[in-house]
Amino acid sequence: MFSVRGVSKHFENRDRKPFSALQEIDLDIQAGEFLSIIGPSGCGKTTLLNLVAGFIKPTTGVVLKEGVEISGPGPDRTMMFQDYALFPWLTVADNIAFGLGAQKLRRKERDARVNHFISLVGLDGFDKAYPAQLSGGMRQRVSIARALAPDPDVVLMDEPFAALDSLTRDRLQEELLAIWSRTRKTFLLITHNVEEAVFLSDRVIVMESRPGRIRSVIDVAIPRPRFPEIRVRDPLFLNLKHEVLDLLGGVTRAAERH
Ligand SMILES: Nc1ncnc2c1ncn2[C@@H]1O[C@H](COP(=O)(O)OP(=O)(O)OP(=O)(O)O)[C@@H](O)[C@H]1O
Repeated sequence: MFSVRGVSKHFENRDRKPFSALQEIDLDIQAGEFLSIIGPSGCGKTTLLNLVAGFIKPTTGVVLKEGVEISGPGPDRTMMFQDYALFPWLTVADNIAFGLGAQKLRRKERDARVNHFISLVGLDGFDKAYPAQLSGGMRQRVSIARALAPDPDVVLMDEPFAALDSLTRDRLQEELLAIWSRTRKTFLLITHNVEEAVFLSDRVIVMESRPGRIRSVIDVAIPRPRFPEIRVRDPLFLNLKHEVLDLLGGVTRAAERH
């Protein structure tokens, strides 16, 4: 569905000198795939997500969707952020409806769509609540619903669970997997959490920094559905987790030598 071809992205640093945030990125993303990106701080994960979202343009190379160059943001690519990014003055239902944006829907259709996604994320009965009345986990469910409501092809997630406590985070990972398997959208997730990346993904992209590059792509051949206990029991899960941790350890040591 997406092809990132020979992409580099240069920014200017504080002394106005150009530096390379991403260098020579080649990546294909299949429709319906759950892909995670992991890597040290500053290796260009968000930059890569922003390129796919169409918020920024590559300095060299192209990002294609179904063979056509991405020239800007679109409702086919929605985003989910760590800090919820919900409007505090809108109810849960209105926050989700906001995701439908400019789509011309009849009131009835819009309400039905919003209710469908409220149910999908397990927030029945909270449609009239305001974000301040919800826990962090519930707010993030609203964000998931809002990202899915416009029926995008891909949901781009920038560390969506980083601010949550570990129990809520585990629970939301399980729910996100269930939602993904029901909707079969393409999910592209940035995370700093190795366990989260392996538990959720079909493939884990491990990046390195200075310049930001893909160090390795790990196939996660753990059958689905995946049950929560694999995180502590499944030998394949534990092996893959250690493989990613080892790669990141190498990446961090290399970054420290710079
Ligand atoms: N608009 C910008 N202008 C200048 N520099 C930028 C800009 N956006 C990102 N950078 C720089 O590019 C590099 C990569 O940033 P990016 O946010 O993509 O990294 P990241 O891997 O997502 O980091 P983190 O894990 O800390 O969120 C960093 O050095 C960052 O300071």
